[in-house]
Amino acid sequence: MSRGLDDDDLDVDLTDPVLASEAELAFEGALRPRSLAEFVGQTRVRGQLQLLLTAATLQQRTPDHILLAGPPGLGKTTLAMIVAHEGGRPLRMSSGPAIQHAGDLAAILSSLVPGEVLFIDEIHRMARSAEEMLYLAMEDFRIDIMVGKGAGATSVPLDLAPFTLVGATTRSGLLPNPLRDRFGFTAHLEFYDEAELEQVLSRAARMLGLAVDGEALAEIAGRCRGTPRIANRLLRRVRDYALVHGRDADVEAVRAALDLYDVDALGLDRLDRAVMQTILTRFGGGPVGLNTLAVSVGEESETIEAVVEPFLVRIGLITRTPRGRVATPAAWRHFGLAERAPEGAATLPIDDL
Ligand SMILES: Nc1ncnc2c1ncn2[C@@H]1O[C@H](COP(=O)(O)OP(=O)(O)OP(=O)(O)O)[C@@H](O)[C@H]1O
Repeated sequence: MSRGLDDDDLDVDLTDPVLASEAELAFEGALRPRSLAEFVGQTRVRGQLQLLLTAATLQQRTPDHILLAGPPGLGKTTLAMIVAHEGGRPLRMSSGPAIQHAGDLAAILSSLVPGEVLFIDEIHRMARSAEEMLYLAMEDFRIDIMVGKGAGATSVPLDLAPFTLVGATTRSGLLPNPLRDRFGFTAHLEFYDEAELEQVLSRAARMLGLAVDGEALAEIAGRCRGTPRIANRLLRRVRDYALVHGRDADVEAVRAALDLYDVDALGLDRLDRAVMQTILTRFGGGPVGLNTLAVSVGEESETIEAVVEPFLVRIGLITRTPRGRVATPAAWRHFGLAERAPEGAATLPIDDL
């Protein structure tokens, strides 16, 4: 879900969980945990994955297909790499948007080697025809290839090497049931709590050779949207700040650096703030429907639903009601506004939930 922004552009939202530039990707690659033991947090998912991988090793078979669901930047790609690495298996990486025809998928599947892990990011964005091909491939390690056209077309079965599919999605609700049912295990990744983020940060600081005290780590952990990707990115900016100003990366430096980049005390990014301001000031606190909200802030409803909303709900700034999104008293307080009764909101079209 990259928006293709440049990380070195000062105008960029550091707290955008889907932002990824070349520099960012290289940095992320270096910091990625290589084993489940190194992977911080998500204790339940880690335990479940460990069991699944160990059982497969004991039975000398490929692990079941795995679906990783959750907002961007929480470690789905990292976990896919770990699944391959822990089992000593090769990894092939692709993504839903890159698979726009069944032929694209057939080319990948037919070239897999036995035991290979196939990672498909944003699997919900794959073409429908490819999705259907995947059903048979996942179940029977076989695909049917159509040869010829029109009345003379015939389907030729092709056996595949056994493989493990790891699918990642920010929107598991968009996956058709037949596809979802073919995964042996679905992991729902949650936002990280502050203690876990401090662990992610202190590991990254160690790897960067940066001395950061506990208070400074806690300050960054509180402002990174519960997301390791953002934690690491903020840490990098704090390192820059300390370097340029020739000072320690202490809590004062963290505050100054993050204020400079407009990262507020809750870590809200520009889009989060735009959504909140819209609900609060334009719709009197709500309720407001998803599509109306998306149009008002000029963003796709998919991004609002998969990226913005889960975090705002999690930190208690909005609630979802049957009539739409509603700002909580904490939201009014955070934005320094006096809570008021919804004006006219009830007469607005509630487009969907
Ligand atoms: N549990 C973790 N412990 C330590 N670092 C982590 C953890 N999870 C993620 N990270 C770090 O956060 C960065 C982003 O993780 P990753 O690319 O796996 O997220 P993602 O969920 O696949 O995101 P997207 O859906 O946008 O591709 C990586 O650099 C990784 O080092």
